[in-house]
Amino acid sequence: MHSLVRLSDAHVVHRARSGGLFTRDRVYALTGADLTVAAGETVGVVGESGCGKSTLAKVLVGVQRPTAGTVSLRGRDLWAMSPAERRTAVGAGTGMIFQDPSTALNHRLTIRQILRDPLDVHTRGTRTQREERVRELMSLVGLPRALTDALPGQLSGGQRQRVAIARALALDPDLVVADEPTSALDVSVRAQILNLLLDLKERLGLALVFVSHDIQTVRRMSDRVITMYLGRIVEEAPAGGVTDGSRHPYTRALFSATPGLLDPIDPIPLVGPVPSATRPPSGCPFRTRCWKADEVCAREMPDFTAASSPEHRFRCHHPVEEGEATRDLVRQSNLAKEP
Ligand SMILES: Nc1ncnc2c1ncn2[C@@H]1O[C@H](COP(=O)(O)OP(=O)(O)OP(=O)(O)O)[C@@H](O)[C@H]1O
Repeated sequence: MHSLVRLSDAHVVHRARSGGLFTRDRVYALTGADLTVAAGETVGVVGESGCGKSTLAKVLVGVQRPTAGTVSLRGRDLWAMSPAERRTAVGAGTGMIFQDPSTALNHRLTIRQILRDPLDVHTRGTRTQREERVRELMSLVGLPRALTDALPGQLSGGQRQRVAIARALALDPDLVVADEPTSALDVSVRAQILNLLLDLKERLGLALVFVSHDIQTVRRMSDRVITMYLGRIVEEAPAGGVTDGSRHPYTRALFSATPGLLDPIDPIPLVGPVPSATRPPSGCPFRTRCWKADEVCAREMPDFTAASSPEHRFRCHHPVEEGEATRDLVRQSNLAKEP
């Protein structure tokens, strides 16, 4: 398949916010990420809060410059381009939808102005053609024409997210990254927005990167699921078999805690908090919470191992085996840890 965007060994390191202006503490938000997104596919990204999902999303659409590593958009190194070239490449090729449309939209601009802005900045067509495109975009996302001159504050949350989606599509990108696009919305409108995204993806042949805490939704939306832990991609698996087919203990634990799965697996408690991203553990970052960890895990970060299908790979020294009695092993390990 044709690769749209590719991350190679991408790292993002921030100065820690909590340590004050002169802190030497660093936050390892993204570490050694390799990922390819192909035309037309949907990649879901899951993981606990703070594991680097948003950072990965922002790196993919050129909003965040990686501290090290490369981002290639249609085969061209994004950060080797001049700023003007990069703006054009990112603006025309990618769109981003954020979590909260209330903060993502400028409240002083009308819907028409919000949707025209990217068309004006990238001088797309004549004035008349841009007006026509605004109408087209509104109908694409199911917004009534009567709202053209409304302000975001006059719209419902769902309508505002429709505007944000239309804006992301304004320049006809082939990659859209949606970072928790429904988590700020009422439960009643979430399904409508997800269905709209799926419908647009089909109609426009978009590639979609979908970041969410909601594992059920990620599974429903995605072709492939990426699991992240403490800034690292630890598993990549086809969405269909990710519950009972996952090999990384962390993916297993995450999915086992998801209520209402059609294919539930033995519940595996995630013991203890996620370690600090300022001082990640040596070796495998999940080892401090893993029931299978031993001294090898403390020493070495495992490389990716290919699983049974080419789309499935994981980073673990002691992956979960098929038919493994996970529940008993976890119980034994937790008993052993008790004082
Ligand atoms: N600008 C920044 N300065 C310092 N630390 C940051 C900055 N942006 C993100 N971080 C830290 O980087 C890590 C990864 O953050 P990120 O927002 O990518 O995680 P996330 O998985 O999207 O979390 P959530 O699900 O809560 O949105 C976190 O520890 C976060 O606190």
